[in-house]
Amino acid sequence: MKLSVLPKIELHCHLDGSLRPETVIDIAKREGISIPSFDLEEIQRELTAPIECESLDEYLKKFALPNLVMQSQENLRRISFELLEDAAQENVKYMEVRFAPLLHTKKGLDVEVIIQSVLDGMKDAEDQYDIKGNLILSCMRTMSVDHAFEVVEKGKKFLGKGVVAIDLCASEEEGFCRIFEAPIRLAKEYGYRVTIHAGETGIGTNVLEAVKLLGAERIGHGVFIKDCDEAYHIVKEQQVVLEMCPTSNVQTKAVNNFREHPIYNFHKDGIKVTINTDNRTVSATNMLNECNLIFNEFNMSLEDYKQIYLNSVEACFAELETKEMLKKYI
Ligand SMILES: O=c1[nH]cnc2c1ncn2[C@H]1C[C@H](O)[C@@H](CO)O1
Ligand SMILES: [Zn+2]
Repeated sequence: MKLSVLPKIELHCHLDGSLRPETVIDIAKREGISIPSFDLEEIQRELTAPIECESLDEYLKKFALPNLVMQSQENLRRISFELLEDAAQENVKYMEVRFAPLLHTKKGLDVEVIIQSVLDGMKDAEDQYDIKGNLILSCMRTMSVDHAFEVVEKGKKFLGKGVVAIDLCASEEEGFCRIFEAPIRLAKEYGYRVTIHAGETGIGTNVLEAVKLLGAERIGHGVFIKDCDEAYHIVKEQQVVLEMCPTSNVQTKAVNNFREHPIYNFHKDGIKVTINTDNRTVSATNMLNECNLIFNEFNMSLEDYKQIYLNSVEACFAELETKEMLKKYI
């Protein structure tokens, strides 16, 4: 099966994990930002987490470098444009980009300006390529609940204008959902859709709580429902969609290798899975690579591909018109 020609949808991709190394070097040179090297291979290595990473926390260290060049309107716009440009080359027709606006205030940018800059970059790419994008605002679990409220409030005016959902990300502790119940509830009231990173580091109960306490419609990763019957059951019964990211899951040691990835068993058991990159640069991957890895590993068919593509269509936070358009591609 030639996956490269098939239409693709990506629902889980972090902006700050998906920068072109060339762009990091170019911005750093022009703005006099100190980075470890100006050598392309060296920077590529600095931006990419090793496949034999120790843990999610080690993986997350790779986000410090890109953050240095993501502190101006112009750079945020450029980086967002380039991400959609790269995705369009892989036949990605629709993409939900996520990022944490509060990470980009280090040089004094206003949170609304930060969000608008990313939306502008995505729009630039939409005008030029056959791709459509929406934006998910991530709240860092390492920051306070007040910070999560700030993201929800400041992002509110962009609902219906490119921002579609709220997310919780970063290091995963047991029971984090209970801490962030209030801001996520408010986000829902405002009209944000909800996707939550959970079950990425061995704690299946976090998925259960993300669904029950936070009303998550989608789960980022969700690998560890495999070890938690209650979480597995609720995800299956309520058709909560899993945004799975195979390479990232191997890197963070959620699974030991691709063969052990539960995506195929979940899919065969009727759980709604989707395939995503998580981070194109930090995981040194793209949509074609993730699809190839999984389809080769599990000998999956075109029918499987269509089902997973349609899962992404159903689960995406786009308007009906976009969903109809996406269905026509397959
Ligand atoms: O896979 C992930 N799990 C939890 N947090 C993540 C993952 N990939 C990226 N992040 C964090 C690091 C980024 O700085 C932040 C916002 O995109 O999201
Ligand atoms: Zn993620």
